[in-house]
Amino acid sequence: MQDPLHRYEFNSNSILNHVVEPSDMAQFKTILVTGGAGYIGSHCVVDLLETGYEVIAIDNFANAVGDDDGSPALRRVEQITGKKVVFYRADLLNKEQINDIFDKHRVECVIHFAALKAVGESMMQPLLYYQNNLLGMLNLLEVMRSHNCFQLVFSSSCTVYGEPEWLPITEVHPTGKITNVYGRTKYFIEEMLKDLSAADERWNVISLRYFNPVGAHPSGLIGEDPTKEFTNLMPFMAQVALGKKPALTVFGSDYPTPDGTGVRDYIHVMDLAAGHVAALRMISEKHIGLKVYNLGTGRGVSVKELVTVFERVTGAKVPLKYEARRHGDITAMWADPTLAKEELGWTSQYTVEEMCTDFWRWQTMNPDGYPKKAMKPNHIVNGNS
Ligand SMILES: O=c1ccn([C@@H]2O[C@H](COP(=O)(O)OP(=O)(O)O[C@H]3O[C@H](CO)[C@@H](O)[C@H](O)[C@H]3O)[C@@H](O)[C@H]2O)c(=O)[nH]1
Repeated sequence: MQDPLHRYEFNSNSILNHVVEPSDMAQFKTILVTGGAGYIGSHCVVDLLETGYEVIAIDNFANAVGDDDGSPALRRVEQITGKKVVFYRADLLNKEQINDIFDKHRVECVIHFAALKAVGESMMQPLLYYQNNLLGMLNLLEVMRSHNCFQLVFSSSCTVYGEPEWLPITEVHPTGKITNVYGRTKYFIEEMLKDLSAADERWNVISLRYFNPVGAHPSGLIGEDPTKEFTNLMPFMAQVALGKKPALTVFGSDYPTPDGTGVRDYIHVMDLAAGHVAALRMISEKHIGLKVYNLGTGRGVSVKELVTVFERVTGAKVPLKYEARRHGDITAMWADPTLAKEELGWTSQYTVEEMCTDFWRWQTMNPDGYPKKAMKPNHIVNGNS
């Protein structure tokens, strides 16, 4: 068994300031992670285990690879950390299943990642998104309340801000003027959480608004492997660099930005994971009701800039073709992460170079993603060993 204060020391170029201080050892012990087999969820589980928490992860494999033995991503997490993850294949729409898990384990806090997240799909299937994301959240909150668990970290998004009225975006920026259904589900849930914490002071909730998560664990063992068609820039760029797709389409080169392409705040997924550990520490230490924090680096990077850095650090070529702006895309968005720094003691550590290097390591070590095995349709997996 590993020393709980151990941190990965291999690849010291990529890991910065990731040493666990004794004060990280929170008072909570058992954390339920919904969507734990997914991209951000699995990276967060690594950090939770290494900080000393016990993790119960659930996932319905809607957008994560699964098999009859559980989650290949979480088996890799166990390999990285030398610790066990209890895993259930479970669906938040099945309240009974969730109830059973809470009956079985004394969950002290929930980190809720599980959600459908494809913007285009959400416009074509709004009911699917409202049912899955909103009803799933409602079921989870009800089960939590019935088991006296009132601690929650919610996975929100900078999409709740819509087209920015100012930059960098601070948490007081208005929310709600959103142009897609997926984003509205995040916004509606934040509103729901506001009402809930106002009505019942037992709730202690942090909503983390992520900017654009990219990168992978520096070991190259876990990374992003969506089971659905993906449209995000970094995974698409990596597919082009691997020769699996002929060219990267740059959507819009006439934006009012320095090089004409869209600007975003890309953030390493391990920095996001650290943000969740910081949020857990905060809600384990004090009663805050509901708080909202941006998780971004504070730096805007254009599409062209990201491609240039990616080509430089990986040595791979990414042929480009230019097309019109993508419908619904905003021009530029980056965070003011000051509040998270001041109140959570969290700042991003990884550079854009490291985001590209780590993503590329995952892609080249796993060109087809996780190993895929057949899975029986309704097989309930209990345990991940
Ligand atoms: O093939 C591609 C893909 C993307 N882009 C551009 O790259 C930038 C980033 O795009 P993408 O990676 O798709 O992220 P966003 O559109 O910023 O959306 C992300 O960030 C949103 C928050 O703003 C979240 O709501 C979404 O879930 C998440 O995918 C944008 O300027 C796109 O126009 C391209 O030029 N070509």
